[in-house]
Amino acid sequence: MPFFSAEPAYRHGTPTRTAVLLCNLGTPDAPTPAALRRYLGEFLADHRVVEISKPLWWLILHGIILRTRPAKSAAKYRSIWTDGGSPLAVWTEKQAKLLRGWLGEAGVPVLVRHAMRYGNPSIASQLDALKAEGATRILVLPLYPQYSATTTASVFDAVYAWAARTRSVPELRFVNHYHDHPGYIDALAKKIETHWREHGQGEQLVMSFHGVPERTLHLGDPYHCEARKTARLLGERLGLAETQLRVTFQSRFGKAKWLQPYTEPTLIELAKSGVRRVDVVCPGFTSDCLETLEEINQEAREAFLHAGGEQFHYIACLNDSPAWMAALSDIAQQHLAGWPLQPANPGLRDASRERALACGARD
Ligand SMILES: C=CC1=C(C)c2cc3[nH]c(cc4nc(cc5[nH]c(cc1n2)c(C)c5CCC(=O)O)C(CCC(=O)O)=C4C)c(C)c3C=C
Ligand SMILES: [Fe+2]
Ligand SMILES: [Fe+2]
Repeated sequence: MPFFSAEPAYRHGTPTRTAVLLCNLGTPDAPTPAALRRYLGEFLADHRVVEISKPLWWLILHGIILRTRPAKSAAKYRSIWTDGGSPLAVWTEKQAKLLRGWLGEAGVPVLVRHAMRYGNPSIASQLDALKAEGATRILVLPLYPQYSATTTASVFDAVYAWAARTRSVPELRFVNHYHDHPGYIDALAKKIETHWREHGQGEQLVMSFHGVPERTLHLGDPYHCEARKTARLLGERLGLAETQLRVTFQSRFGKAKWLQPYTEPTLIELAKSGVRRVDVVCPGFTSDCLETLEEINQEAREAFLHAGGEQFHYIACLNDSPAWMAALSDIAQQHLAGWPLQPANPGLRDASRERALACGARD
C-alpha cells in the first residue's frame, strides 16, 4: 500500500480545470434514529465542535448522548423532512447547481460541486471527484457567512486531512467569511422587505444566529463580532432604529454558558412585555434547516404565542433567492481572481505540443 493515494497518471491533453467546492454542515441521510446516530456520532466527535477533554467527552458522547439524542432528533427531522430529503441537503444541492449557472453566465467556466462536513456527500469524496474531472485549482467556499472555528475551520480541517493523504495536491484557496459582503447583506434585506411588503411589518425584528459556547469568544473566535456586524449592517440597510431589532443566539447545546441573549427566552420576554407581533429572521443560515424550520418556526413560535404574543412571522432563509445567488457568484469571483480559468491552449495539437507531451510535459 502506498502511503499516499495512488492516482491515475496524468492524461496527456486533459485540460486543467478550476473548481469551486461549496461546503455546508451536513445532515442525516434519513430521519431515523440509526441515521441520526451515524450523523451525530461523526458531528459531535469533532473536537472543533465540542472542545472538552477527549476521553471525558468520548464517555459522555457514547454513554449518554448517542443513546438518547438520536431518537429525539429523528422525530424533529421527521417534522421538516421533504420528498426530496432533508431541507439543508435540498437547498445546498440547488445552490451549487444555480451557482454553476451564474458563474457560467458571468463567463467564469469553473466546475462547481457541493460537499458536507458531516455525512454525505463528504468533502473527501467531492475533492476526489473534482480531481478526477481534472481540477488542479480548487476554491473552498463554506456556506457560513460568519467565521467560526466550530464550523469554518472544521471544513478547512477536512480539506487539509484529504490533502495530507493525496499525492498530487491541487492548488487550494479558502474563503474565511463574508459576513459584511454588500451582496449578502442586500440579499437578506430584500428577503425581509419582500416579507414586509406582503405581510406588513412587525413591531420587532429578531435576528437569530446559531450560538456557540461563550468561552470560544474569550478564546478569540471572531464569530460573535461577525454576527453582530452582520446584524448592524442589516439593520442600517433596512433603516431600523436600535429599538426595533434584537440580536439573539439559538440552539444552545449542553449546560455551559453560550452566547447571549438566547433566542427563545428573548421572545418570551418580548411577548410578556406586550409585543404582539415579531418577525424572526436567521441571517447566519444560508439555507433553511432543522435549526430554522423546527427550532425557530415551530418551537420558538409556540413559546412566543404561549407567552401571550399574537403573531409570529418567520422569514425564510436565503435559500435559492436570486440576490443571494448573485452575491455568492460575486464572492466566488472575488476569490477566484488571478487564477487561470481556461485550460492553457485548449485543443492545441501542433508538433511542438506533441513533442512536449511525449516527454511528459503537462498542459
Ligand atoms: C455541540 C455543539 C454545537 C456547536 C458549537 C454548533 C455550532 C454551529 N452549528 C451551526 C449550524 C448548524 N447546526 C445544525 C445542527 C446541529 N448543531 C448541533 C450542535 C452544535 N452546533 C447539533 C447537535 C445539531 C444537530 C441537530 C440536533 O440534534 O439538535 C444545523 C442543521 C443541520 C440540519 O440537518 O438541518 C446547522 C445548519 C453553526 C452555523 C454553528 C456555529 C456558528
Ligand atoms: Fe449547530
Ligand atoms: Fe463581539
